[in-house]
Amino acid sequence: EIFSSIAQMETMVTTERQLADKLDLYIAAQQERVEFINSYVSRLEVLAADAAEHGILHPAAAFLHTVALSVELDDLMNFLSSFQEPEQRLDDLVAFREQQTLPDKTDLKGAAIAIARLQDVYKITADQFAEGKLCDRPSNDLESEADRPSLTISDSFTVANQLFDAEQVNESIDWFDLVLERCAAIAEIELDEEDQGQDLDEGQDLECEASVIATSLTRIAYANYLRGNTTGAILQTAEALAFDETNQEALMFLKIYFGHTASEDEDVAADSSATEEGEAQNKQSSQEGKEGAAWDPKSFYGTYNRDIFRTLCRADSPNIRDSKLDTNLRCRLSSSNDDFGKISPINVEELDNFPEVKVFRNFLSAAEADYLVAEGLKHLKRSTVVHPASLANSSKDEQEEFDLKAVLTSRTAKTAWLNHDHSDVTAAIIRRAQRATGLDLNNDHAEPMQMGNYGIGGHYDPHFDFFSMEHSKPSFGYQWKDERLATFMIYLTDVEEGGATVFVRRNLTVFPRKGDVLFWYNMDRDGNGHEDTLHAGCPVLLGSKWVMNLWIKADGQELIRPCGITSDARPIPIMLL
Ligand SMILES: O=C(O)CCC(=O)C(=O)O
Ligand SMILES: [Fe+2]
Repeated sequence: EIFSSIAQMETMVTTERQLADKLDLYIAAQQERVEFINSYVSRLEVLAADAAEHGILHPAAAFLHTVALSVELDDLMNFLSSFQEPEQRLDDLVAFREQQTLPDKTDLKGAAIAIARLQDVYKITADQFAEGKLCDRPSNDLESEADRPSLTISDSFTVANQLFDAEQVNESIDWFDLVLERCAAIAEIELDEEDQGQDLDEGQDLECEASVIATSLTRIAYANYLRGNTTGAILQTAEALAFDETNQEALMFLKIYFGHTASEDEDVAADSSATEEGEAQNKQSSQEGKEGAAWDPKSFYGTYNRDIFRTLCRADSPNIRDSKLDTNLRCRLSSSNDDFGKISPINVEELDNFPEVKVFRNFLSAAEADYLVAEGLKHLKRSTVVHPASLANSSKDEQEEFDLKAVLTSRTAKTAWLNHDHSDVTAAIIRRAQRATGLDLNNDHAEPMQMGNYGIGGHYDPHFDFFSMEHSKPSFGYQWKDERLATFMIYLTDVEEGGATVFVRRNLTVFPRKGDVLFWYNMDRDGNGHEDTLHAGCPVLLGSKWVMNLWIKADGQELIRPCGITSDARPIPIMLL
């Protein structure tokens, strides 16, 4: 898919231009053919009219008719069968399409789901989204009234149907409502115009044709049914059928509704409210749960408060973090006790102590960040999440299906891996990271660099970077030495709106700033995973977000960051040992 990377979507602009040019050629070829046919048709019409008026008495007339119906008809037939131009253009178009990576149905579905996610996290109504209003701040260039992309009624109807078909029924309702509201508004204007004898706008008529209204009503009714309001659903579906009595879905739903007795109604209501509660806690896991997956992320990641997650992503509640947590935090220039560090110290800002979370400000120059983005772009691939143990030995198809689900729901981003020795630039960055963290990144003690780019509404649901909660119980097939002791994440771009990294159990929000590094320890001193490192990438609202993840392994750091007996044991300085 394309939608999972903004960077890849940008390359589509060229494709659109090329496609338009190719279609222009196709049109020109079709026009040539139509003109040829037209001239023969006119000739026949003249002859026929003449014959009707005068009969075919004159030998010259008889000759002309004969010519027209023999050789000229032959010519036409020959021309039509030999004039390959349009077909060639069409073949060309088919070939062109096959060469390109173009969005498909999965992309469309993913894009609609991403819109619903943005609405959910950033409190945006369908109405606001359709008008291109993403946030209140008017200052943004992209947000200026005239440049704002907006969605038509047809577009809104597409979003609604995509969400409904993706079983996001509640999320689809806002969009169906919008379609009905806008169509009602147009109907009113049309009535006025009819009164004044004006022409109606054909295009908008089509957007609001009876089938569109009927489907919207039918599907809103279904949502009501799911909420336990069967009577309301029946009435609304009947209304839908009044617009379009052939709507098969409405007829099918009606059968289901009438199959329900009043007592069953209550069961449905109880069911649906239970789902909502589950969603409030951990939306993702309730969705995965529905699929009957053997692996339950809820039991691995535990629960988190979805409301707090949203609040942290919006960063609109400054007092959400307990200020006591921040009393021991410091900012400093760290020279890491070497000569190089004295000339070029690292700018450290501590954000949390337990787990240890820090920012290294301006770690990369803008040029270095741009370079990494360019290298990443060359190798982008759809990103996966680590396979659960139960899938590690399963077939490729099963794994791919898991990946697809993961891409559509828990993580929408594209990634590329770069080796440390990819170039002099990457090698220098790794050396600097080694100085900043004090950890050993050589000898396979860190993973390759993972470049990631987020697409429309791209996000990463709350997760741990480590593989196993307890070091004595390895999971995902990883050994303890491969554990991701620490995460060193560089923000490679500024993000206009959204896209923060949030620690949902520490009420901590960090906004991407090009060149800054977010660094934290995933594991406690006792070698177990630290549950409070549960973190997420908030959906990107506006802009393109690039990050580079460097996961530092437990292996090789034993002396640098010695273990302790308890989870919060403080390190014993090596000198004293
Ligand atoms: O993009 C972010 O802010 C977080 C990414 C992340 O957590 C990951 O890739 O593991
Ligand atoms: Fe992560």
